[in-house]
Amino acid sequence: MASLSGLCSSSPSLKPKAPITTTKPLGSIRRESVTFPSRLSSRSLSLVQTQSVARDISAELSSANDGVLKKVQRGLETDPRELWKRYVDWLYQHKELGLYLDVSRIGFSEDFVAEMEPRFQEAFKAMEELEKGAIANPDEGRMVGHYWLRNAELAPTSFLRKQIENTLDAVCNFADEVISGKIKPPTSPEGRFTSILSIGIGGSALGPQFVAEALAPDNPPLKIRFIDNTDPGGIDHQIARLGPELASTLVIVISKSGGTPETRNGLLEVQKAFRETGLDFAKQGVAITQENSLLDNTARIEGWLARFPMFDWVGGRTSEMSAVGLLPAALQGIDIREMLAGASLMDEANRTTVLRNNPAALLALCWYWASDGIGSKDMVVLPYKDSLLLFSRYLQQLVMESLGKEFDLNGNRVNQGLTVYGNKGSTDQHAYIQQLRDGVHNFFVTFIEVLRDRPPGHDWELEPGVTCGDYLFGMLQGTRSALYANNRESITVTVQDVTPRSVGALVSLYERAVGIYASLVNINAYHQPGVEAGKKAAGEVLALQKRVLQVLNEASCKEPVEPLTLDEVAERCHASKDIEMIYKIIAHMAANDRALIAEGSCGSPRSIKVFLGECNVELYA
Ligand SMILES: O=P(O)(O)OC[C@H]1O[C@H](O)[C@H](O)[C@@H](O)[C@@H]1O
Repeated sequence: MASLSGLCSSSPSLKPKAPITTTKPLGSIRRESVTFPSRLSSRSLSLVQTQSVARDISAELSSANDGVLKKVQRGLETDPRELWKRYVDWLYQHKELGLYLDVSRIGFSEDFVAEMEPRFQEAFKAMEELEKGAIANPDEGRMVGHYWLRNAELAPTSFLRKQIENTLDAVCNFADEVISGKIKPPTSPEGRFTSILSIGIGGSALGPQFVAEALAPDNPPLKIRFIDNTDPGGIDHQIARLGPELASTLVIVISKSGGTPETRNGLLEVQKAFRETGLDFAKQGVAITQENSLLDNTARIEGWLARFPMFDWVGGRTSEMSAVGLLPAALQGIDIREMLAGASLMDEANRTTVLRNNPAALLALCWYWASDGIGSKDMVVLPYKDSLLLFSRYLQQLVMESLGKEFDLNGNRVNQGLTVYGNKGSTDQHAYIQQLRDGVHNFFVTFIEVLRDRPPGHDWELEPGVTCGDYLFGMLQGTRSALYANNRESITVTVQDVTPRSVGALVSLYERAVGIYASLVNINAYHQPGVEAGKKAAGEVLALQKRVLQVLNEASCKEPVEPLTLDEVAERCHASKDIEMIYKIIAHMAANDRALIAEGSCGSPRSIKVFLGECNVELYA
């Protein structure tokens, strides 16, 4: 049986060779303490006025930081020679990965770095303890082990090591056997699986979606589609686009908790489609979830094709290197061992306690400086590469669900966070870069630069000496310069090409930067209490809907029909304070033919005639 070449072959161990890193790749320019003359544009207020305004702002910020490091006054270097020195002095290069990190366009001072040094050392220590198996998620009493997924030997026990290794082997073997046709659907003209339908949401979707967009070949062994919401229209659309191919579709249901409503609804809708097509879902269903979760037990009892474990010490937003990300990727012909190797090499690089040589720490330093350690500026993520389009959506969850917290670890209300948005360049230059360049200064940019434009030998000059890729390169550099010229800061992460290895490295880089930054601002990056609040409120709406339906049905079945006012419905639901929600519930039902709204005096909330099935109930305030 042909196995995927290289995909899951017994490649060398994932243990990284010591990567060669240097912060001084371009000659031995002596590092000088770079000063930042506060040069201000001639258009601004007079220097005196501006400085006093800046002092006020600075004072405000430092008081807002409540004892957090005193913010030094900000001024960006503009002298090209000095900027070049800064670029060289601070450039981080991971030679083996071919990944560079340029932080020279973030205006932190040497003093600032020196003041932050002790806190970085604490953060490095906390990260070391985390990797050794400390309870780094104290609110949930859990370890945080996503780094162990790419180097199982780091896991604190042999049991965990075996779990990680066995799961990776199981993923590889299963993917090989599906692609080779050894595992196939019961009834399909092609005699093999041709598609994947992934059902999951949040961390059970965003990583697989990002990686599919970034790395899936043009003609993958299995094409992937996603149902990542409980929108019936979206579900219908995906099922309709599959059409008869449903018979050769592998349905992967991903949910760490095994109980997320949106995912469960997607599963039930797809199982209905299978029933209506006369297909046996169990023969084409795969579950990726925690052992003994509701989903795991369902899959086991119903005899689904396969089940893969998720571990409680891997969070949804850091699960791309677990079966959650690895199985969909492997089924698309993506070399997952290369993805793991890239992440492992970047992990290793981020274990140094020398700030300047630690790319994740450099990112955290920039985030802290640029957003004053309180999220005062948003992070605009701009990959200048179509295939990295979903990187910012992936980072939205990784960064904002980790850092967006109400309380710090000491119980102080901090309302922390770092807002992430962006799509891709140069496309976004034709959407919102105008505001970034000239408008409200509430952001810093992270450019993701990919040096390789096309595979070797495929380039083409659309004008003498110029290719499409040159334009893309020029647009990135031009935007970076234009923003900086107007005092807008930016970071540039450069990779040679979009490969499993570089994608793995990017995932690792940002996972670690979030962890280090969380230490700097003293919050738990690994729980998500705010999400529970939303889930609970949704449950309450559905419970109220059931009560409303019951009241309306009772009223509509009386002879003659008993007209009720909205207040009376609310009263009978014992929910008088929820009258607005009751109106919305009825309006939603009516809009979906589960109740017909015949125009009352004006169809306003004050006079609604609701037909429930054959009866009608006149509701008016
Ligand atoms: O994987 P599941 O348990 O279905 O959870 C899916 C998502 O649900 C919530 O939104 C959590 O905040 C996310 O971190 C998680 O990724």
